[in-house]
Amino acid sequence: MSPLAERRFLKMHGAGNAIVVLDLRGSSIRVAPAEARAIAADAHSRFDQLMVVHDPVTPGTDAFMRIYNTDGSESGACGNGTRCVGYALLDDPAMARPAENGCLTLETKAGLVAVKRVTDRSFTVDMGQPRLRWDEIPLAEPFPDTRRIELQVGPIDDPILHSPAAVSMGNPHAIFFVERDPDSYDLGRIGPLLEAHPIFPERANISIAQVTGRDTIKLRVWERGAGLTLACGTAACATVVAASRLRMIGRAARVALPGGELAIEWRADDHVLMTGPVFLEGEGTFAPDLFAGLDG
Ligand SMILES: N[C@H](CCC[C@H](N)C(=O)O)C(=O)O
Repeated sequence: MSPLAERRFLKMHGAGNAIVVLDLRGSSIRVAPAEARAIAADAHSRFDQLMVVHDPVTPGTDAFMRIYNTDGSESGACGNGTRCVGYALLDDPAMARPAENGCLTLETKAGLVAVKRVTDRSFTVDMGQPRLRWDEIPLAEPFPDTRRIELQVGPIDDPILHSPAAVSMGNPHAIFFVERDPDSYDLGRIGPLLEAHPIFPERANISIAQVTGRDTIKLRVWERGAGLTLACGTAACATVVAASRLRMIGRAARVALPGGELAIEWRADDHVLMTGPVFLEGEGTFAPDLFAGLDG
């Protein structure tokens, strides 16, 4: 039987992004991609991202987080999920432990992030620094200027979308800036084509953004490994960085997503701060038969 059977999880969302938090500290259990897919497929534990909390690896950090998408692939960053982990490790009766001045330092495959409570249902995450060089995104070609890369959707002489910005927040993002309402684009059709485009050797999260004011942006996201979601924190961060680099905004903006609003600031020290809500839907335990017959 899978060691995950009967393990307790929290079912949450961050601005509508469906998150499951699983605390595996104190154990050597690792979640296999097939197990992540099984959890995502179950109505009680469906997620856009599964946040698995492990014992700290680097001294001075509070935990190591592994982040799984619906398809079982792993990501180096998840903004909405990190806020939910902040809630879990600071406030959940079973998961919470004392934290230095209410702030947690969490490590992921992509580096360190820090999360702290703002109010009982709002958290701020220091998402670290954006990666802006072509080989850090990564891209398959050496674009010297990642503010606009050569990529278009539709006929070459009249593209539907073109020249996206490329930014990594520990995971790859392509952001198309448009004049029209992002809802007028069929991202459900366009997204999967671009997610797997050869220019993105690690695939990419695909965003369509409309700058609606000096500090307001409307955003729609097709997520790598998860599809259309109601919110994506790293995409919101990447979009503010990209818009700022293109002088479309200053260094901060409120980003409106279908599931809610995120406040993003690209600080002068190059760190990107994201503030947003968390919502606890409930908790559960994984039924033993959820993992029956998995291929691992
Ligand atoms: N929804 C997440 C992003 C997950 C990123 C994942 N889709 C990937 O990069 O593989 C967020 O709030 O930042």
